[in-house]
Amino acid sequence: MIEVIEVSKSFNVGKVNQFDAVSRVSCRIAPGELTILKGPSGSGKTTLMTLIGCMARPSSGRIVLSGIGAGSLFGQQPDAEIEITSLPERFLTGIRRSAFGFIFQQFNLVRGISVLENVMLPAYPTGVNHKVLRERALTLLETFNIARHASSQVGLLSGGEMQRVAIARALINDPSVIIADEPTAHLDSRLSREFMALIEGFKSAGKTVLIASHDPIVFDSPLADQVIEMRDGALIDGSRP
Ligand SMILES: Nc1ncnc2c1ncn2[C@@H]1O[C@H](COP(=O)(O)OP(=O)(O)OP(=O)(O)O)[C@@H](O)[C@H]1O
Repeated sequence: MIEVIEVSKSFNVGKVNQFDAVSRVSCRIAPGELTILKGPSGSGKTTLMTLIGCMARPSSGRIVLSGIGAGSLFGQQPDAEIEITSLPERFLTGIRRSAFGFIFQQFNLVRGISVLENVMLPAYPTGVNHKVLRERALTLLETFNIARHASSQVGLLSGGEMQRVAIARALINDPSVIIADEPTAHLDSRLSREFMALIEGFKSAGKTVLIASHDPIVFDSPLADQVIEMRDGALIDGSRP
């Protein structure tokens, strides 16, 4: 369970250009479910996801994670409740690495290294044996039908192929939560539907999925368990539970 309690995030605090990107947002994201964050550009979806994914800290409010295996980082039961907002940076980094997999709008693949190396990259800091890691990355590339490009440079791939590499990379540390920011923004309708089919597979595997999107193929999908709508940094009442 991810519990977001009265969370706000302001930028440029105390300056003339202070901006409240997220304002007193509360929501619950249940394990194994697909939650969609919907809303126009600039409504605060990405900001909220960076807070949930331990990439940034809220200005106020609390985020509590439980049942996602993060407890073992603290010598507690894996599924123990962890309040992430007050944690020192090194713990946030540990949770981000072990519990979350990220798929970004621009895919954020590293040019100049191979597809296989891109997929392996997020696992290097975990110290997993290189051979084991390589096998795991190859298996993921096979799962997403892209293994033949393992040694290609990412710059040579099509948009759909890049996205599948980005998905494989998000899964390399076997996260329990997948966070995707506008994952279909650069895909045509067919590839967007294929992406949703992959999401169905994540759900079947018991993963919790959070997607920010203003694409109807995503937010109108019958796979969505919860659609949370944002505007001007706040939640709109009547979001579809
Ligand atoms: N580091 C920052 N400093 C100042 N303002 C920021 C910062 N990050 C985000 N913002 C502002 O916060 C608002 C919310 O941005 P955010 O990226 O969360 O929206 P979004 O709903 O994800 O939009 P999009 O769909 O275009 O990605 C925007 O007006 C943005 O300019």
